[in-house]
Amino acid sequence: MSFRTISSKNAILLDKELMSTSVGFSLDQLMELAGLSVAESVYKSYPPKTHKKMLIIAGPGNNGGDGLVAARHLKLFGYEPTVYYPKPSSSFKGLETQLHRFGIPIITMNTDKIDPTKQKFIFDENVLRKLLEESDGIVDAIFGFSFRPPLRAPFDQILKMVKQENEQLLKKKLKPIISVDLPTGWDVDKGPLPEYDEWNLFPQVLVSLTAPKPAAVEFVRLAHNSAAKGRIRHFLGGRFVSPAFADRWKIDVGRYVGTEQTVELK
Ligand SMILES: NC(=O)C1=CN([C@@H]2O[C@H](COP(=O)(O)OP(=O)(O)OC[C@H]3O[C@@H](n4cnc5c(N)ncnc54)[C@H](OP(=O)(O)O)[C@@H]3O)[C@@H](O)[C@H]2O)[C@H](O)CC1
Ligand SMILES: [K+]
Repeated sequence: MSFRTISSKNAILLDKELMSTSVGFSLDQLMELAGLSVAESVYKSYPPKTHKKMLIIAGPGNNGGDGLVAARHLKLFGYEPTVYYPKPSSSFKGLETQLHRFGIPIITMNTDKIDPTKQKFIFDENVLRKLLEESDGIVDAIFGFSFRPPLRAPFDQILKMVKQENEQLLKKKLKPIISVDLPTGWDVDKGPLPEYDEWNLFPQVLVSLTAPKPAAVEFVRLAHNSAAKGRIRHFLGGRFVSPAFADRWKIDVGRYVGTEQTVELK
């Protein structure tokens, strides 16, 4: 294993610089490429022939936005994606509209379950359980590099349940988790924290975006020392930095081949 990492603090600064006037990207552009690389990594790991029904769990920030984009590409790649999106962001209305147009179901705030005084999302475990049971795989696009533990509601309940269901379902059939940028719930710089074990997921696939975060080193290390050895995969995606830009931030550009948007790190 040899790859350079970027800390949570620098990942946020790098992201800002990509969208500054001196570099010139828009969030939409970056998210489109990030989401496309996630979908491509899913395809390389679990093709639609064996894992047609993908459940994308999208969080309220840009990690969730990557998940919404990935869902659209997965549909175009031959999957039947469903999106579970508990706290929709007003910034991504366009992405939601696209999903509706593509006929991709989005499970979001359940209006008859919203407390009318607080407009709060009320977690219904039966809804999530059914979605988990019906899926062949889960894309974890809940939180990325801006996550700071501990998890707050409703995501604490959601994560706990995904972890429990996944452990049970794993016994019957492989139901992989593919995490976008970071396994949700892990500390970006330290990896899974023992005090939060109830929601420490262990994904089968990690798709690091732009550059792996220090938690990715833990992901590879823990997998290497466990029964999962040889069965986990780590991809790099988000193919949008030039060699000069990467040099300045002391990250690797990624050995992408041809037109690929994602490259496996070994
Ligand atoms: N350059 C790139 O690589 C790009 C990566 N992209 C993706 O963007 C995410 C980072 O997105 P960001 O919006 O900064 O952050 P997150 O999606 O990780 O999370 C922000 C939301 O999470 C809430 N939050 C944070 N901690 C908790 C917690 N403990 N419990 C519950 N909720 C939490 C936070 O809420 P606040 O109230 O705290 O604001 C936000 O709502 C990166 O990882 C990539 O996936 C981009 O697509 C483009 C470029
Ligand atoms: K994630």
